[in-house]
This record gives sequence, structure tokens and C-alpha cells, in this order.
Amino acid sequence: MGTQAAGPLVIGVDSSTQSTKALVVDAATGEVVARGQAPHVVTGGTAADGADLGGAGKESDPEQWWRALGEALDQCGDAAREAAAVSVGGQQHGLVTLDASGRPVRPALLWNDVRSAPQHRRLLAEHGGPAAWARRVGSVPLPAFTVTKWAWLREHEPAAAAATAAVRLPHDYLTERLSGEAVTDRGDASGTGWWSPADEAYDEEILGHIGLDPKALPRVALPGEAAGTVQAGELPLPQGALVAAGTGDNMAAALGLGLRPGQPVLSLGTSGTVYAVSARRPAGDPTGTVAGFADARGDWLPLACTLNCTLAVDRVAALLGLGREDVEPGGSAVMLPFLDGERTPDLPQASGLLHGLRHDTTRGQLLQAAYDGAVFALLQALERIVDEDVPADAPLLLIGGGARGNAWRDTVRRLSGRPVVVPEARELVALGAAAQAAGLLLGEDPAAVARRWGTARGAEYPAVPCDTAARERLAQTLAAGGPLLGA
Ligand SMILES: Nc1ncnc2c1ncn2[C@@H]1O[C@H](COP(=O)(O)OP(=O)(O)O)[C@@H](O)[C@H]1O
Ligand SMILES: O=C(CO)[C@@H](O)[C@H](O)COP(=O)(O)O
Repeated sequence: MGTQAAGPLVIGVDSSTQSTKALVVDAATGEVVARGQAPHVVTGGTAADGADLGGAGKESDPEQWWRALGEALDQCGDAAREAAAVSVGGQQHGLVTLDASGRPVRPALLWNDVRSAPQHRRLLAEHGGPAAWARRVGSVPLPAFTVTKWAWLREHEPAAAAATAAVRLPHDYLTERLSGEAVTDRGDASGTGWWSPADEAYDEEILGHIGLDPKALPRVALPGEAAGTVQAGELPLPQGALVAAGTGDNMAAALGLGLRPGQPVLSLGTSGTVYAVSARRPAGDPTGTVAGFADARGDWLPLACTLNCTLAVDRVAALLGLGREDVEPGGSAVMLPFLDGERTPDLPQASGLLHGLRHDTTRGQLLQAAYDGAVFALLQALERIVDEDVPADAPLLLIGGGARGNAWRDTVRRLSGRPVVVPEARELVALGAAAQAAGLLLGEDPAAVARRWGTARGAEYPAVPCDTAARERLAQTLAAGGPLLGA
């Protein structure tokens, strides 16, 4: 072996909205021996029937994810060629449609594409309403979910739907290109809207209703089961290396933290997410705030997700001509930064809203208001996620690109009143995928692998008193925003 490592090398991949990140990790110690990253392009999308998407579209070409994976692995150099196992964590929910030769029929509709809001409303009405859906598939299928995206495609692009021989999620599209095997996992399957948490199987009645043949879907591997071995000759990976089943990016981050029940996580990336592992299958939140996802191990991952997080706040900073950290305290401005419509709360047609401006409002206060608005929605949702396993003073594990920023961290502390831990390990999705690959290789529980690697260790920031006045202002603005937010 060329690389000086204590154990075998494994590769963890995070194929997320903005980029692909690949880490080569020493399976014995968790040391990252090489890393690579390559960007993705997200466009506003089109509809073949000319329907006006009005800013609701978000698309990426899946072939581009494959090329980005190759570039990220190339950057890892020789270490990638020595890996014994690989696993992919990917952005959830995206609709990847492949023709009979395995080529994309059209660009993928991403998790933050909200064009399927009308199909979401129609599907809810056709199947007994939100509570019935939440009981049946674990979650209310919001426009983020794959099921509503497929319903949109059939309605607006029937030729594309007819040409579709296989439907994949982003992570299992890449897993299949690596291994030649059509395999997904329960974590990512639980975000489709056509997988039953009670039966741990596809819901064939729902699939029948939306005209999707179950044979078009990948097999759902059991936790710990391999997808196959590397068959793709064009990537700098050893042929025959093990390919794990992979999972959704949030499930991968939960693995990467070695998460146990009672440890809430707040992730600040393209999406904002808040979640905790639970040993109990979620009852199904009829409000749609909390999705009752499965995790990648056999437990559950109740999770809430916002569409407007780091990109929205960065956009507001750019509009104000400020840097990310140029926030100022005080003032009465309230911002709901719903630039892309919003999922939590369920306002797909919303745009950003600013309220409470005064003569003495400063630009720094406006930027702080954007941070507050982005964090507020996540903390409101956290209250629905925490159960008796999560003590009121449990620290929040803060992860994702935003966790590197002081303004993000201070906003979370001020609005939550909880202590915050920022793990030193940066790429928790890719590390979680690496832990899954290592678990497969070594016959270990991947969360136990991550705990052995010490990935959740990091700086601890004590609790500060909760800024209840700011939270109250935000709650009032949201309640009063009604028609302005497309409610
Ligand atoms: N030092 C930093 N301070 C604050 N925000 C940061 C910092 N570095 C990166 N970010 C934010 O992190 C975001 C990317 O987060 P990441 O978790 O990598 O995204 P993704 O959800 O696509 O995986 C960027 O949009 C950027 O705003
Ligand atoms: O839709 C969700 C969760 O339900 C998002 O969290 C996506 O999985 C996208 O993740 P990032 O690209 O922001 O990591």
C-alpha cells in the first residue's frame, strides 16, 4: 500500500446540491488522507409544455454529478485507487428519470424545486388528506417529495414520463453507475412518498395511483447490506472494491456523527435541517412540518427542512453589500427570507418578506434579521422533533457549511437558548458515507465506526438566554403575513 495508513482506506462521497465532495478515510482511525470537491450547476428548469415555472424550478443534469464525482476522486490522487470500499450520500428527494439505456431522460428535479405544489395538493385530496398520508408513508408529501415531482412530470411532460424506464434518487443513481446494481436504502427511500415505514417496502397502491411501475424502482437494501462492487472502469477506483448502499445526505450526516437518540442536530447548508435519531417509528406529523424519515441503520430520523438557509442569507448580505459576519444587534426589523418559496412552513409560493423598518434601522441589523428568519423556522420545527429522549438543555450539534460562521452560531445560540457544539470534522455527510463503507468492510455498525473516529468532538459554546422578543416578532410577522406569503 502506497499511503501510510493504519487500516484499509474507504471513500465517502457527499453529492449535495452545490457540489460533490469526496473523502478518502483511514478506516482504522478516521483520519482523512485525501479530499476532493467539484461544483454542480443548478438551473431554473423548464417544462416541455411551456408551463411558466415562475421561479419554482431547480434542476441539475445527473450526468454532471457523475462527472463531478470523477473530478473529486481525481483530486484525491493515488489514495482513491487504494480504497477497499466506497459509499455515496446524496441530496434527498430528487427525481432522476432514466431511459431504457440508463441515460437521463431530462435533468433531475431537485429537492428544492417547488413546481409540483398543485400536484401535492391534488394527491393529498385524492388519498384522504395530510393525516392519512402521514400515517401511510411517514410524511405529508410536500412539493419536495419525489412522488409529487413524478405526478408533475406525468402531467406536464407525458413524453418524458413515457420514456422513463427507471426512476432513481441522486444517491442511488450514482451507486448504480459505480456498481451496475439498482439499489437504494431505507433512509433515502423514506423521502420519496411511495415507501411505507410500517411495511418497510414500496407502497404499490400509491405507485399504481401515480402510474409508476414498481419495477422501475431500485431494490431497497437492508442496513449493512452491500449494493455491489465497483464495475465502472472510468473512475480512479479499484475494480471490485465494495460499494455500500449509500443513503440520503441527512441520514449520512447522522451516521457521520455516530448519532444516538437525545442528540438534536441543526444543519446549515443549502438546506437547513433539524433532526434527531429516534428508536420509535414517528407517528406521522399531519402538519407536514416533521418528516418521519427512516435512518440508514434501522432506526428513524424525524426531520424538518427549510429551503432558504445559507444561500438566502448570503444573497441578502450581497444585496446589502455586506460580508457574512457584518451583523449588528438591535432594531425591530423582521425578515422572512423565503427567496425560493418555503417548505417549513409550507409556503411553496412565498417570496421574501421584510417588516418593521425604521429610519434608524442599519444594514447590519437587516442582515441579522435574515439570519434570525432562517434560524427561526428551524427552531420552531425543533420543538416538534424533540421528544422525551431529548433533554431541554441538550446541546445542539451544529453542522453544514454555515456552522463555520460566527453569525450563524451566535444566532442559533441566541434564538434557541441551548448550548451548541460545533464538531471539528467538517464534511459530516461524506464522513458518514465513509463510515458506512468502513462498517460494510469491517462488519461493524457504521455509527459505532464514527464514534470510534470521534467525529462529533468539537468546540462547546454555553447557552445564552433565549431572545424570546425576537422569536415573538418573527412568529407575529409569519402569522400576519398570510396572503403576502401565498398562504
Ligand atoms: N466560513 C463560513 N461561514 C459561514 N457560512 C459558510 C462558511 N463557509 C461556507 N459557508 C456556507 O456554507 C454553504 C454550503 O454549505 P454545505 O453544507 O457545504 O452545502 P450543501 O448543503 O450543498 O452540502 C454555502 O452556501 C455558504 O453560505
Ligand atoms: O430535502 C432535504 C431534506 O429532506 C435536503 O436536506 C436535501 O437533502 C438537500 O441537502 P443539501 O444539499 O442542502 O445538503
